[in-house]
Amino acid sequence: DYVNGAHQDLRALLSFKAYNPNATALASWVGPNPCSGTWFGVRCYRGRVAGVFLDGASLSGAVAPLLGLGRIRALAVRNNSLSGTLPPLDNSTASPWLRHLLLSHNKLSGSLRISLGALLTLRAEHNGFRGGLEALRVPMLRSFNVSGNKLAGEIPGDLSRFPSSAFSDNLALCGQPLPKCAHAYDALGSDSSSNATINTVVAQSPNASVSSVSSSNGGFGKISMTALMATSIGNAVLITVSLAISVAMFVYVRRKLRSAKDAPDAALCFEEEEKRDDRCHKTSGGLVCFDGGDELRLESLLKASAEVLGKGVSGSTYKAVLEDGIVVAVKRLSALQFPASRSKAFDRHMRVVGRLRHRHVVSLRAYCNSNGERLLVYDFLPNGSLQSLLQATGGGARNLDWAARKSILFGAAQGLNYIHTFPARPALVHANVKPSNILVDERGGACVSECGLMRYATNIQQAIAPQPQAARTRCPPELFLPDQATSGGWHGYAAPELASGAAARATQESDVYSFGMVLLEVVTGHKAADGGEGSDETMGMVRIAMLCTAEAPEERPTMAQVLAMMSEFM
Ligand SMILES: Nc1ncnc2c1ncn2[C@@H]1O[C@H](COP(=O)(O)OP(=O)(O)OP(=O)(O)O)[C@@H](O)[C@H]1O
Repeated sequence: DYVNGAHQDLRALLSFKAYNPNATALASWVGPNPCSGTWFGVRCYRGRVAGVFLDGASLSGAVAPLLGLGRIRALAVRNNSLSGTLPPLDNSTASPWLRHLLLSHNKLSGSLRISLGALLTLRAEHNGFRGGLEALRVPMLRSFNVSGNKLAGEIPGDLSRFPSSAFSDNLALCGQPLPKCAHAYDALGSDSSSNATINTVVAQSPNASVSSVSSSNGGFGKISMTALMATSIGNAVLITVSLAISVAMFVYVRRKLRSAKDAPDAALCFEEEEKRDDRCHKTSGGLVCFDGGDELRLESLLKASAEVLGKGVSGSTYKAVLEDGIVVAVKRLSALQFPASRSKAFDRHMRVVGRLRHRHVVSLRAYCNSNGERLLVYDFLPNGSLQSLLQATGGGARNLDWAARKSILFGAAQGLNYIHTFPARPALVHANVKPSNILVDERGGACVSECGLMRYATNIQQAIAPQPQAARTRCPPELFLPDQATSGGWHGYAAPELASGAAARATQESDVYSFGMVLLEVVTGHKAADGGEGSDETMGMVRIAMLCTAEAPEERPTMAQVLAMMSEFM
């Protein structure tokens, strides 16, 4: 492990640290041995660095030094501000053991040139990667996402097995699973032989023209009536048979898709070495993990050091720092509000929520539902919530500048609109829109948290009324600390039909109402001293809020309409 007296991985780690000399997360990176057990986020195997886990650690600079670690198997640096390009990665430039590369939500740029036979996870979403995907040679990939970049061109065949969400929000990617590419060939004569060169590959519009089939009526008169009838009957039989086959295929494919959706997505589990096990999906006592929660284990969650973030009607939330340095927010649901009797519906809902991935929605990484204990594991957002921001600035939103408030509101509206339009049946409802559920990410953007939880609560009125002290319940002692004072409830944000009891369940319309109330609170707290434009915008926002808070649910705009109206001020 040592060459000339120095640990072989020291140089790479210190080069990375050099970009972030003052980062709190790297303060423990001192001394000659990164495998001493004291280096935050560094995991070793047989004396060499095998994992670096620095998600959400406010880091900047290049990621390249970490990719130079000769034995690294897992690198997770999501939600930072890392920049620069990704060096070409192959067996001669990178660790041949590299299995998991999680780079999402950074500012990385350049092209993706990765040729690693062992790579299982590649998460590069929400960066600035450009170019095409043709230089990705990663046959073993099981978890993949490059959405939210600036990529263009045709999706290579072996990547087309991933869902369209893995490619969405790019410059111009096309081909399976996205719409077909339109190939523009060199128009040198009419020869379409193999010599024709492809100039560009562009995404084809889904409305691409359908060529019409015209029948020639030449010689019609010569065909006898019998022949004509025979042909017609033959055609009718053919059409019926093909229709029957199509319907059967449709039903078959739909069933397959449904069962695939309902089944736990084993491909998203984080595998250590080649061992295929199902730790993420143990049905009792284990965690069900989703995209990006692959490395979570219930045992390490229970051993984690925890700090109470707050307590609401639905339960208590903790910041947990796991052994390997990963920081997560764990919500422990109140056993009173979420009784075991609704367990199946709750599981179904969580599996949908675990698929929500949007820059303005807090990602649920895993959950546990066993023996009456329900834990939800979310990304930890270090900058608190809109509620804490409003309180910290004193006097409501007065000291929070207009641009910051607009950006938080617009982000929250985008997150809610994504939730409302997510393809799920029944359609998703947030059901608890309020400032403490609008968190702020490290870039000051808004992230909507806790989608749909309160729909599975026993008594939504408890959420609306000022809250009772939640009961103490059994919980793993290592993680959960004594009760603290509960934070503010949903009263004030709940739609009148819910508050009066006229409606039993939250709806998308009641979400819009709650969003309108948040909008009003944030906008009206602003000192309108910044002159004309600011106060015009304030008035515009107030008008939107008034529409959202219409008494009759059917008169409220949809979140898509709210977004469209708000975008005029952005
Ligand atoms: N993922 C997270 N990252 C950082 N802070 C969080 C996270 N989730 C929740 N919090 C914070 O933890 C505190 C408690 O949240 P919690 O959701 O338990 O209560 P609440 O939002 O006040 O009420 P409710 O139970 O109705 O949702 C809040 O201040 C919230 O902003």
